[in-house]
Amino acid sequence: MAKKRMLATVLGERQDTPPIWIMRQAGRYLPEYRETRAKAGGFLDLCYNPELATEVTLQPLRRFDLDAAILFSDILVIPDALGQNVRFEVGEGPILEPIGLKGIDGLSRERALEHLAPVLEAVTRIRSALAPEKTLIGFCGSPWTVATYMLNGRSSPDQWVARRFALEHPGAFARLMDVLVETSIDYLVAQFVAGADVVQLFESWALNLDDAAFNTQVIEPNRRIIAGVRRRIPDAPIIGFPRGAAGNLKRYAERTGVNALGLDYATPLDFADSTLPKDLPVQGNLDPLRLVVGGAAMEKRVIEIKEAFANRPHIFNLGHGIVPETPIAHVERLVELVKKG
Ligand SMILES: Cc1c2[nH]c(c1CCC(=O)O)Cc1[nH]c(c(CCC(=O)O)c1C)Cc1[nH]c(c(CCC(=O)O)c1C)Cc1[nH]c(c(C)c1CCC(=O)O)C2
Repeated sequence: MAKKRMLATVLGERQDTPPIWIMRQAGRYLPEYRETRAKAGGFLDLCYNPELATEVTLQPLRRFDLDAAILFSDILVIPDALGQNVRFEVGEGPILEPIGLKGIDGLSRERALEHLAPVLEAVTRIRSALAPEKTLIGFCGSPWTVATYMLNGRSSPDQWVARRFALEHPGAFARLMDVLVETSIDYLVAQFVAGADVVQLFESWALNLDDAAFNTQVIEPNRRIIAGVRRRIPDAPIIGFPRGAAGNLKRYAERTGVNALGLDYATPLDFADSTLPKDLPVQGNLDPLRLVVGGAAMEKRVIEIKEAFANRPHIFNLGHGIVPETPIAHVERLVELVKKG
């Protein structure tokens, strides 16, 4: 059977040239995505439409020689499935009715997987349409990151509302984490059963936390999800992406049980390589702005990243999501450069 280079790398095998995928690779920088999205209606309608979600997942692989497809969905389908409705407004991002103490007690896991059934159907459809050598990545948001949206109702620059809530109401906060941990375990196991090869935990708001808060709000919930998934799927391959973890990165890598670690673009290459265990696979970490600008600003850095991680398993990626302003020609050039020996 054809080898899945990306999956093999997550499992610890170094490749001669790093496999590559791009965070948010299906998105608004692609005209065919914008067209399908307009057909679907709202953004969540696209996420819950198995046929169209499959189509947009596959679009970037038709254009670029990427090693993996990532399920087209969003981290906020979990609060939506728990009964806290989510809306996406153009130019505003996600909007939720902020959850309070009562709301936390009212969350129900009972129908969550049923609500997410169209997403799981998309996973199965994508796997059967995908070439055997391509890895299929499933994902969910990590509990703390999802909780920041549930408590604040939208993106916030410093997660002040959620950080304060966690300190002020530790009991209710722990109950919220429990619901998110258990729902995420069920959801990720179902993604593996439906055909995902690897899953990624998106902890996009791992920044701004002192190390004590990082332990309870980031490390513990991520560790519990990974242990819970592996109780049902032994050796399940899992990537963690704790964006902004900085000085907490090593702790995260050692205590959560991840197979591979996603690095944000602010993580210095020499720091990552010297701090992390020698055989730990890493993923990342080009600044998406360098992909927008292209030319020397991009090319020199791509070589530096490849060289920094040449001696360990490395999956090339951006250090955060691709942005709508990105020229398609720059993505083509990036993939060519990464694949060059
Ligand atoms: C924090 C977060 C969210 N969603 C996600 C994260 C974690 C990663 C990160 O830190 O960026 C994860 C996500 N969101 C999306 C994917 C799809 C898979 C992929 O191609 O990588 C994934 C993996 C699609 C999306 N999710 C969203 C879009 C754009 C919506 C549109 O088409 O209008 C896409 C393609 C919307 C979204 N979804 C979210 C926000 C804050 C926004 C608005 C910002 C924006 O508009 O870019 C929540």
